[in-house]
Amino acid sequence: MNQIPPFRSLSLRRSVLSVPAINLRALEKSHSLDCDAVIFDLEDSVAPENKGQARENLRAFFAGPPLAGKERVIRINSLSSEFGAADLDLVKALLPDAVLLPKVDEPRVIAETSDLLADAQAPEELRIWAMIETPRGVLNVGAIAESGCMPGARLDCLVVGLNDLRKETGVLPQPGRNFLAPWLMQIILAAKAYGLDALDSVFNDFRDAEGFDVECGQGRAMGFSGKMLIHPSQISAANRHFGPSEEEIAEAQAIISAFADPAARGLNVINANGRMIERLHLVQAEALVHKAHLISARKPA
Ligand SMILES: CC(C)(COP(=O)(O)OP(=O)(O)OC[C@H]1O[C@@H](n2cnc3c(N)ncnc32)[C@H](O)[C@@H]1OP(=O)(O)O)[C@@H](O)C(=O)NCCC(=O)NCCSC(=O)C[C@H](O)C(=O)O
Ligand SMILES: [Mg+2]
Repeated sequence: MNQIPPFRSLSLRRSVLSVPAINLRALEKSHSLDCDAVIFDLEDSVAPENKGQARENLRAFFAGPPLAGKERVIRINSLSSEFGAADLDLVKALLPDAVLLPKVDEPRVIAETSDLLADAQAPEELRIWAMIETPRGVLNVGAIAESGCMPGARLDCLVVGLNDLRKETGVLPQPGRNFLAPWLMQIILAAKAYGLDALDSVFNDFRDAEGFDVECGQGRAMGFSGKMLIHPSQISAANRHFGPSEEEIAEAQAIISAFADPAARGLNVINANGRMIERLHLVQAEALVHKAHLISARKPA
């Protein structure tokens, strides 16, 4: 088996906003929004007759002021579609932080895209994100995630697409996502097994703040790193749910202090007020505090 790549930089991906590349107002607005990443969408939010104009909009946008402090991701159309090749040419020209591939249902797609980017001498920093949103994508998600560990592969993040998955499977959009939970957990497990981030699906009813809150809480509890969003009104709740709370930061700092105490030297397990903590909890605590630092260091939008 291939080695899992070294620990990747802990990118903040709590709130990942999709912006239709055809919508100039939304593109402009993305500068002022407090999300961690923006997905510039050339796929399903752009009508076939507008794909060319959407690419032109992105060329102009990338030539303008940089999108400070946010990851820039371009979602292209499938490489097997009539639009895919021109979209990928645009990615090679604009060099965003990542290209998001829709409807990935087998590992071959990751390998082929990695090769195309390497052939174009795109810098290694240009990563691949993969949408898992088809029945075969879910069935093959372990192999897809593993393909990210092959030499030269650029896979960095899996993004769930429940609109497509519901369409393909007939699972109804019900609160609690009971029938989807096994598939969501399978995707998260595959991502974690190979050192990738997993992002939860969009929530369509952007005026339903309460329902969104519940779904963010569920996504965080499941182990997602963040959520793909469709509307600016969803950003602050996603940042809150997927970022560490004050209590979690205080608890992590207490664990770090407990292990820094000379009395803990040589111990792998200690009693913290009636609760067992091990060095594995120290690793978790350090990662959480690191994430908290990244959040406070982020430039305000
Ligand atoms: C859903 C929307 C079409 C609603 O847009 P609109 O009617 O303009 O909403 P509002 O009037 O409430 O907007 C208020 C202001 O916010 C700006 N806005 C809205 N959405 C965005 C956005 N995504 N990014 C940036 N700015 C945005 C409006 O311009 C208004 O600004 P102002 O003029 O200053 O008041 C719209 O929200 C939208 O198009 N959302 C994104 C849709 C999208 O990207 N779809 C593709 C991703 S979904 C997906 O991937 C599904 C997945 O594949 C799956 O299978 O599940
Ligand atoms: Mg989709």
